[in-house]
Amino acid sequence: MQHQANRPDAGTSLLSNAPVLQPAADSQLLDLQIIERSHQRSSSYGITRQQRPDLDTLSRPDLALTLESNHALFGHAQPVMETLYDQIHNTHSMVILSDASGTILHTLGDSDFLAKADRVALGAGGRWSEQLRGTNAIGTALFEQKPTTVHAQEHYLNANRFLTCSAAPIFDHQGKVLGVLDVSGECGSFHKHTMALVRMSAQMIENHLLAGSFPDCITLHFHSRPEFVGTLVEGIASFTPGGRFLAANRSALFQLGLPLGALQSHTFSSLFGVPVSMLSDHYRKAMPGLMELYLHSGIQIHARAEMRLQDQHFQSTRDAVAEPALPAASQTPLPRRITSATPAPDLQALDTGDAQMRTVIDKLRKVIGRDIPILITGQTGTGKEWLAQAIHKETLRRQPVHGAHAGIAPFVAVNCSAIPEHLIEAELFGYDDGAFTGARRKGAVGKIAQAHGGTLFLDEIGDMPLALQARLLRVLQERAVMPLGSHRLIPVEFALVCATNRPLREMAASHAFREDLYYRINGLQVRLPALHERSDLAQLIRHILERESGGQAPQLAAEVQHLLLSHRWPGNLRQLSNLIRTALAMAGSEECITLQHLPDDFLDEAGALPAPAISMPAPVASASLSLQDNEWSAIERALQTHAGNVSAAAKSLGISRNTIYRRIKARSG
Ligand SMILES: Nc1ncnc2c1ncn2[C@@H]1O[C@H](COP(=O)(O)OP(=O)(O)OP(=O)(O)O)[C@@H](O)[C@H]1O
Repeated sequence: MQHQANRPDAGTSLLSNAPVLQPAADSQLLDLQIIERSHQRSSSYGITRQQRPDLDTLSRPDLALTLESNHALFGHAQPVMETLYDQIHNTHSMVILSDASGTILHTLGDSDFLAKADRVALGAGGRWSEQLRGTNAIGTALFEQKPTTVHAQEHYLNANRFLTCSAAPIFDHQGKVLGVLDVSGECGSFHKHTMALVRMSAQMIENHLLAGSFPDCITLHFHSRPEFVGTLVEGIASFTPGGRFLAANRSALFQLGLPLGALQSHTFSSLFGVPVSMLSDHYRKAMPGLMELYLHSGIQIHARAEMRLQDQHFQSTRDAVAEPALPAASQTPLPRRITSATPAPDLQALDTGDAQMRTVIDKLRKVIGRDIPILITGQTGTGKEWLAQAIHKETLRRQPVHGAHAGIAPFVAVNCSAIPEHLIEAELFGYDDGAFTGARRKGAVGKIAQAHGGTLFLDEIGDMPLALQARLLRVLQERAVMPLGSHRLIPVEFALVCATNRPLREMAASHAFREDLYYRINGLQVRLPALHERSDLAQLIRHILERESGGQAPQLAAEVQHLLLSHRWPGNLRQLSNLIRTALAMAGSEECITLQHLPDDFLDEAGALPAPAISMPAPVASASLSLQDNEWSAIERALQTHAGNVSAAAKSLGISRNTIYRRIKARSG
């Protein structure tokens, strides 16, 4: 690799106090202005160039808590960091992930450089905000919310001038900065392509985070050029199963030509001019291929849809829509766990007044920290994974952090039903270098070993293949794991929490699940009640509203309150919390959530879909025909006026979008 700085004059012009900037390309000039502004800020913080950097790092428990509160970012960034490191290793550099405050969460690097970096606390727990360190890539990228390179002398503190660092902020789907990805190295090893790699990797993390943000959703991957679908530049937009817009990546915003705020009031059909149900029709075909859709601008896009539908309520759609194979670019060697965007609360916060829940929590409090495996049962969406995370937090609080993971007490979740059978063994047990063809060169640490010192959560344990159940049992008995292709036994220590919504005892009796494993994982069994069995529904609704609105919850109209309290909630807490999230997005800044803010599919399910405002008189066939024609002309005119935007047309006519779709369907045959 040839190393060459792309702004060699930056240091001299800015830092020798000579105010003359060398002629430079526009982007370089902007970069220099960023550095100049940052230097001014650094001096206003009262930092001097000669001062020793703050070498204090977070204590182990504090770092563990910081990791815990950033677990979604950390989980999605880790595999991307490994890939990035593969490309830069042996260049005296390292890959760094920080949180939104500039605290370093994780690093991967060349050992010679890691030792040097350690001297300026450029390692896990080190704090690199601009306020503490002056100009530096992590802190300055956070301040500017832009990719930023800080090279050698551009660092404010003399102590940091041996570094060259390229950092890109990582944003969530609402545009909030979650953290920073950075590559730092010795200043002599600067390479102008590093920033491009970092930006692409940050984008990849954002895409992974977006894809994992909503447990129940339809995600559309699209681009105007079919060959770009499945690549880093594809647009990604998520919709509820009923078709309401949820979130999009930057490429999607660009292609759709709308800012995020404006998209919140859109639906699949208002954006693409066809109902979301057309996806089912498309994937019913034997060889579905990419779909062709049209944006309002008339531009044709090519798309594939991914369904992640978990509630029983959506079973029919899931059955109808076969998930197409992932294109190569988005295939990861091991599936990622799906994490909720909102961090789970602690045990205390789960007690919202229901007697069954209180009993569950009381029982758990008695066994946590006593090496008793916990088995959580309950229908889908009742909060089993959330409870497992709360158990982990409680365990952390009670126990001193220990183990080989240098102060990180991880919560490692494995969804046994989501992983293809041929991958689950490698996923759980890990593998050694060259264990099998196609494996990553350096081998991989399995989930069991990753959980060392923390909690291993085996979700849907009832779906674990029988052969693996025997291996898992051995790990639990021997407290050691042997990676594939290895003869080494790695000692492991973790708290075990398993979950299932299948009848494990019956399965054990019929030999569909190993009886010895059943008894091994079943130290304490707790059952989470279905939502309709709980007596604290009103409190839960209020809590979720508060949480999802950041403490600025709107009121609920009386009819909405009534509907929510009387609903049976087949998708349990997941369905409730998704519904509230959607209603909040639809209500925007309005002070009250009314029926019109609830998705049609929910109103349909609850039997409360508003009656169309245009009523059709039944009597004489000819009169009815002309009325229908009049109505159709009005709909056509409104659609034309609003450039095919069904929502806007429906609003202007005072009828529901469903009415328009029904009429379109009736006209087309
Ligand atoms: N106590 C709670 N309060 C509010 N919302 C909750 C609570 N527990 C869970 N949720 C919501 O429900 C969603 C689903 O929860 P979780 O993944 O824990 O369910 P689960 O029982 O593990 O589901 P599955 O069996 O389908 O894996 C969460 O992402 C969260 O939005």
